[in-house]
Amino acid sequence: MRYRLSPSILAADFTKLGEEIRKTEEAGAEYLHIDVMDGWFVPSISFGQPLVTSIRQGSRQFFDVHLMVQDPERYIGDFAKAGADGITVHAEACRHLDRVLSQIHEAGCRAGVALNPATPLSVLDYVYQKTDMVLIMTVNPGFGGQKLIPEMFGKIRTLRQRLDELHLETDIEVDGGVNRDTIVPLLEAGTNVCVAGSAVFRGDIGQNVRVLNGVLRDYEKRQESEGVG
Ligand SMILES: O=C(CO)[C@H](O)[C@H](O)COP(=O)(O)O
Repeated sequence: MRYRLSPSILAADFTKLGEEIRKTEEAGAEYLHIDVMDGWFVPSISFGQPLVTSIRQGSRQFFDVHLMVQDPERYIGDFAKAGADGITVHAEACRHLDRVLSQIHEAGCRAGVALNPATPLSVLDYVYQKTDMVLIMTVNPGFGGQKLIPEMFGKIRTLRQRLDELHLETDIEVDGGVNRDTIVPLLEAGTNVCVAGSAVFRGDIGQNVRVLNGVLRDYEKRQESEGVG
């Protein structure tokens, strides 16, 4: 299993966005997390597809687009065209989740399903085969800089067990409150893709990416040496 860091540009300084993204890429972040908020599904409004089109020109990272948007089927084609590599939609925001996942695949992207903290894993029961990544929100979505909700460790553990029972190598991504203190317990619970906003963009961006990526590489090596994954 590959372990990846996905820096969330929500915490970047937008006056230097291109430069800050470049720093994450140069320091070794293969993914970039792009939070799209509509002011309806979540209280905040962030940015839309024109921004994705623009930053796509300066980055070769995997664009991990997280749509915190009601009825996201309206925007899948636009974000795919703008340069998304993966599109994650909220189960709570879709009237027809199964259909939306097919739509993401038809647009040529990897399909993710995000679950708010209070949403049970059972909503995934009939879409596991169509889901490339499950995003477990470890905070209530809408704002960066929040504290991780500890009950989410059990949710991640249960999800990884369920995926193992189904012989699926689906990615588990976590988003919210990921930092140097919480990252290892999150990996031990079963996470393999870590979104980090404040922990990357506050302070020395390159150094933050190297430290967090170093933790992921050490964990990956340990898993390999123990013959896991
Ligand atoms: O999805 C988000 C908010 O809804 C952000 O990506 C998330 O909160 C990351 O921020 P931080 O790492 O600062 O907690």
